[in-house]
Amino acid sequence: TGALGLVLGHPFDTVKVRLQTQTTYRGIVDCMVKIYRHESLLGFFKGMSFPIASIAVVNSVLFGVYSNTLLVLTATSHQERRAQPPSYTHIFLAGCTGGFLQAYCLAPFDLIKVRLQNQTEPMAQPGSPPPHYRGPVHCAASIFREEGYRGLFRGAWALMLRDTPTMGIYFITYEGLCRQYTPEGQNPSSATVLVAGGFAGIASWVAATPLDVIKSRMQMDGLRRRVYQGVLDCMVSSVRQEGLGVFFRGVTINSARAFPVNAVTFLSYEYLLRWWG
Ligand SMILES: C[N+](C)(C)CCCC[C@H](N)C(=O)O
Repeated sequence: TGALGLVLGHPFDTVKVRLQTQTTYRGIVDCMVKIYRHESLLGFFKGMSFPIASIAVVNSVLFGVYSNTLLVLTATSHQERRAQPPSYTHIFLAGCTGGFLQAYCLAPFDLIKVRLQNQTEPMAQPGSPPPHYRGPVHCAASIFREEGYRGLFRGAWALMLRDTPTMGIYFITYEGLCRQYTPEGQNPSSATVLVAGGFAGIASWVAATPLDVIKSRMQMDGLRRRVYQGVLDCMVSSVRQEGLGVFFRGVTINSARAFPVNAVTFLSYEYLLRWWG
């Protein structure tokens, strides 16, 4: 189910990435129309295979580190936790730890996703010049060849800065909403989990958007020549050229994606927790 949510959410993600890194689109609708005209429906699904292949690993790291950190911080097991709920400080710290470690696993996969999503050539059209990257594996190999091993971690620093605090927000929002709508000592219902998960996705993504824009721009940097000296330089020059609004590029479409994707993510997390105890 995690993968299905990802597939349905991917077209929104592609539009978000394009709006964040390219200046040729006037807005969501303009971007969608142009992608559809030049690249057909397939254009929306560029760069999807690596996220699907890596989602299981990345989410296991996130949720595994989160629940183990919580275990260490609170010294209670999952069963005891309904009776003695952990404090929000502990939830936040555990979320940050999970976010920090998953960022390193996510970085190379996310980089390749973004590079492929930004290729505007129509796929497989005889006669037209081929795109720079022919697919995910070719993309990874080319980055390694052209930019070195460290090239595969381009934007990783911005990604880590994006995810560490906002994964704290993610779990706090989720737990807070679950507690609000669940009678004391009981497990939250599936409906509660879906709604709390959806809003956790939106809240954390809204907070993450400024650094998400910078992250995407850092990842596209170096493809032709290096423009930015680092995260701070990227922030300053983006704001100088496009104003403060640049920090909220793609926030609307990303929120629309975040609700269903994260509703499903938390539902599977809760089910797994109950199976394992
Ligand atoms: C922390 N941050 C907001 C960046 C992400 C939170 C949700 C991550 C989820 N895999 C998704 O793709 O929506």
